Amino acid sequence: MRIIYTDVLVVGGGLAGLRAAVGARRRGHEVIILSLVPPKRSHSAAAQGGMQASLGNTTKGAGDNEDVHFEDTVRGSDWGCDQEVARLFVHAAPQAVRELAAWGVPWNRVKAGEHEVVMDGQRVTLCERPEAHGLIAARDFGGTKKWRTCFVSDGTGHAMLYAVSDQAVAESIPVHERCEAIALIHDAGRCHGAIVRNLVTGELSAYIARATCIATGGFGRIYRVTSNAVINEGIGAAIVLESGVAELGNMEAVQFHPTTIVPAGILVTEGCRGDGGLLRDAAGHRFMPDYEPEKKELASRDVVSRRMEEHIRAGHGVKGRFGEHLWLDITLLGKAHIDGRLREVKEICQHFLGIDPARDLIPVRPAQHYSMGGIRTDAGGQSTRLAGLFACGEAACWDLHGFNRLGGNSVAETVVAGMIVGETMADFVESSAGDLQVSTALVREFLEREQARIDTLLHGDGSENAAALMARMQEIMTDKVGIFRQGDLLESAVEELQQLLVRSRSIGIATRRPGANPELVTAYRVQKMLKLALCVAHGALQRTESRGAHYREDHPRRNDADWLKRTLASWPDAGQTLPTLAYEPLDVTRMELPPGWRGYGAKDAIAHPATEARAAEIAAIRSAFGHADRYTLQQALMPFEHLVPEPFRGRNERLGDTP
Ligand SMILES: Cc1cc2nc3c(=O)[nH]c(=O)nc-3n(C[C@H](O)[C@H](O)[C@H](O)COP(=O)(O)OP(=O)(O)OC[C@H]3O[C@@H](n4cnc5c(N)ncnc54)[C@H](O)[C@@H]3O)c2cc1C
Repeated sequence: MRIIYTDVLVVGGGLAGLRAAVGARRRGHEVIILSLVPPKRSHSAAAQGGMQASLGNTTKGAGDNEDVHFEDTVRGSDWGCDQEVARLFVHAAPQAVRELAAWGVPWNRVKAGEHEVVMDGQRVTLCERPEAHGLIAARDFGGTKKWRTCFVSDGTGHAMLYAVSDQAVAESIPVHERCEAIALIHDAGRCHGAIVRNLVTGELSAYIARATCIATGGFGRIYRVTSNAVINEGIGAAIVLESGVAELGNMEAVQFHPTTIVPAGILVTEGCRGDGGLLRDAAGHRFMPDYEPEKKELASRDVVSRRMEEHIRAGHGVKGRFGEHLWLDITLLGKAHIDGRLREVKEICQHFLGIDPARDLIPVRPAQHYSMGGIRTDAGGQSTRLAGLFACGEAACWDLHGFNRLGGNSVAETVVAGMIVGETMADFVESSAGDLQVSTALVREFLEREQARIDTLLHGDGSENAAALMARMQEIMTDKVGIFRQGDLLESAVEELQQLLVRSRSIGIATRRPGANPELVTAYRVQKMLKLALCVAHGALQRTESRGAHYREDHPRRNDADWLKRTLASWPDAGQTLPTLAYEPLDVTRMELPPGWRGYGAKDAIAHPATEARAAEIAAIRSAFGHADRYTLQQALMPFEHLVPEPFRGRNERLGDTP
């Protein structure tokens, strides 16, 4: 029995896991990172467009601050997020972007003086302030009032991941690569670590830790058409679900990005539209202003994706060999801009479409992109059900994004949540709650159970084909649990997914090698992924309203009266074929920004009974604190500072702040 002990086990070597690991290590704790791939190959490297932080350095960002970023995020989430977490996040994001600068991220910088940009289809001259020269620049992104997205050309995630990974190397944090966590070890409401499979040798080991952090990214690969990489299969979230104790939050909240190229599904960044790119139909008509006169192409992603699909349904799509699509037009940005700021987009277009985006239109259609749902945690990143279990990044439902994430808020979340979880894990390890309380017998039990499962797949007499089950699951999710959802289609999706889950218990594989064996890996992963798919589909079926990215054609209104609550999914009995759903209400009486219209998209929500009273209360607080500074006013509206770990408490400074 191979047992490895550590203070902190971080499962996942992407931006979130690495940043959390660095934080815990700097507090003096022993940390091990596990990753399917070398950390610098993690999916964070694919992030193109940028990271939101309210620095307010550029002319179009002037006047930005935490309050504006907070409002954008809450509106973007369609009031589905945890507003205290959103406050915590917008407060720490500027610190995170500056920390990354100190760690070597070569952020694009402001150049004083005049420069030309494209806005709303027109060339416009902007003038940057001399005092901002050399400070971190920002570009426009969807759903934001200010230009707030800090960027490194269109290779932002790559630059961030390399910098944070280098910090982990500098801290001598061991990374156990090509190792996959396949189960949590837990008892009596306490997580003790994970059972880990070496993907090369097939050997199972037990990693025992005082604190275990799941930072395994999103689960986009439960869909057929997705911008996510092949390693985004959600196994971290699935093993938390399989604990039978810890919960996943808002799994039905799945984001579809407006612009992935057809047919490959590879993303071209929102930065294309942020920098002035337009969406056109088969006739070359720019259609978004017809639907969204205010934000046009830069409404939030859920809204733009729906409008695009509506436009295709109305007969305006371009008919191509691979189905219908629309056009993304960045020709008006010019070659120099594309070569400098949209280099990856240019290369993607050249390699996967054989076109030059400085001259040609890009065929695009929405595809699955981001998992707002995930492992439910509190504001400190700890599971609300299993002590010692933490989660951060896309794997978590912290819950910053509610039912729709704003572009640029995800890589920002990875590093901010990583900063916070690094501290809370260190606090936990230093407290008596963090003492190791695990028996060898328990570890043996978990190891033997996982080995038996693998042995059944390798040597059992099952006849089901894992790859076929996976492909069918992905079809169902794309066809029936996509951008537009309907009760009858969701019902049939849930029914068939349940059948697939039952069948997945009788998988047989041809390659019986215990070590490197892709067929075996597909077999045990599809069993887990089907449970995630069922959480998404069943959650979507039960939620009879439309909120953010969850759009029910048969229930098109947002219904705050009945649905201002977070879905919690658990799987208490391994034999069940549906998740157990529970709901956690969002408390309107404590919200800083009570529910209202987002500023784009539908206007006709069904109000929560407490909204009016809370809005009146807020108006009264605002008038009572009319002369106070914005920090004092904010504290009166919704205090959150108790949630900020001590090292991150300081206020952010900006150009033009009055002392
Ligand atoms: C094409 C694309 C472009 C994007 N652009 C932007 C953008 O411009 N701005 C923005 O804010 N967001 C963007 N996003 C979203 C953002 O990149 C991700 O949400 C974020 O990087 C996720 O980081 P993470 O650390 O949570 O997970 P990841 O970077 O996905 O890392 C997950 C890690 O977990 C490991 N792992 C997984 N399962 C296991 C297991 N069972 N055992 C051990 N290790 C495991 C993997 O090896 C990997 O190291 C984009 C996403 C895509 C797909």
